[in-house]
Amino acid sequence: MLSIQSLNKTYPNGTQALNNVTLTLEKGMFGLLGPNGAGKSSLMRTIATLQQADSGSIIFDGIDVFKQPEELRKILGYLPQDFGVYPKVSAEMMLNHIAKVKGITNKQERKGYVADLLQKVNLYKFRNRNLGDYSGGMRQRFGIAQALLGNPKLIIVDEPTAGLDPLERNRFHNLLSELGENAVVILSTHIVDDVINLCQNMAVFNEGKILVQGNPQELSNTLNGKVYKKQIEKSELENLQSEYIILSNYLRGGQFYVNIYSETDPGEGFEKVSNTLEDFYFYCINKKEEEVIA
Ligand SMILES: Nc1ncnc2c1ncn2[C@@H]1O[C@H](COP(=O)(O)OP(=O)(O)OP(=O)(O)O)[C@@H](O)[C@H]1O
Repeated sequence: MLSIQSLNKTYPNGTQALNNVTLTLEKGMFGLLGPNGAGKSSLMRTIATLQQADSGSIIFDGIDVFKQPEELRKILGYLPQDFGVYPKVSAEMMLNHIAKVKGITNKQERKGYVADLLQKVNLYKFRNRNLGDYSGGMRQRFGIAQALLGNPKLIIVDEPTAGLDPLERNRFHNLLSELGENAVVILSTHIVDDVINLCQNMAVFNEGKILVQGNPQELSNTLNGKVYKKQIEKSELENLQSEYIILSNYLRGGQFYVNIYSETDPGEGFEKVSNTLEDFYFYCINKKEEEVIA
C-alpha cells in the first residue's frame, strides 16, 4: 500500500538524513526504530508532505505523494514529534475546526464525531478547557485525536507515547492497533517493547539508512542462542569492548551488567540469556550495515 523507493535527502548544512531509503509497507502497524538523529522524523515529514526529498518516490494507494500532496493530505493523519497548539482555544473548538477543514461539513455529524474522538483519547470531560491549560500528556492526547480525524488511511505517529502515563499509554496502544486493522500506521519510537507488542513489521534505521526490515519476532529470533550476559565491574567494560560485540550495558538492582553477541559460548562467567528485540536492535546499530545477519 505504501511504497517508498530510493529516497534521498541532504539538508542545506550537508547532513544526509535519508540515504537511498526503500521500504514497502502493508496495512497494519509498522515500527520504525533508530537512535537519535537516525533520520526517522525526516522520513516521516517527507511522507507527510511537509518536506521535499532530493530524489526518489513515495506512492500510497496510487497517489504519487510528491506530485499529488493535496490528495495524500486528505487521507493522512499525522502526529509530529513536537506538536504545537493554539493556547486560547478549547480542544473541542479546535477539533471542530480541523474536522471542518477536513471536509466534514454537516454540523451535527461533526459534533458527534468530535465527541467520539474526545472520548477515545479520554479528554471528553476536559473538552472545554483551553489547550494552553492542558498538561503535557493531555496535549499529546489531543495531538492523537487530531491525527485521527477524518478516518485517515495512512497514520504517521512520531514518538506518540512520550509523556503519557502508563494507563494512557495502554489506552493509546489499543487505539492504534484497532486503527491498524484498516490503515497503514507508521510508529516511530525509542521503546523497543512497543514495537514487539504492537507491530507486525518493523525496520531499524540508522544514519539515514534502513539496516533491516522484517517481523519483530522473527528478527529477534535470529539472535537466539547468541546472546550472553555477565555481571562486571564498570571498569572492565573497555577491555570487553575490544574482545566482544557488546550489545548493551545496564544496571539491575544496582549491579552493572553487559549483554554480548557471540556465535559460541564465550565462557569466562558469561551465561546465555533469552534474547529480546532490544538485543537485536543494538546488534544492528553496533554492527556495520553489511554485517547484519537477518
Ligand atoms: N531542518 C534540518 N536542517 C538540518 N539538519 C537537520 C534538519 N532536520 C534534521 N536534521 C539532521 O538530520 C539528521 C536526522 O534527523 P531526524 O530528526 O530526522 O532524526 P530522528 O531519527 O528523528 O532523531 P530523534 O530520534 O532524535 O528524533 C540529524 O543529524 C539532524 O541533526
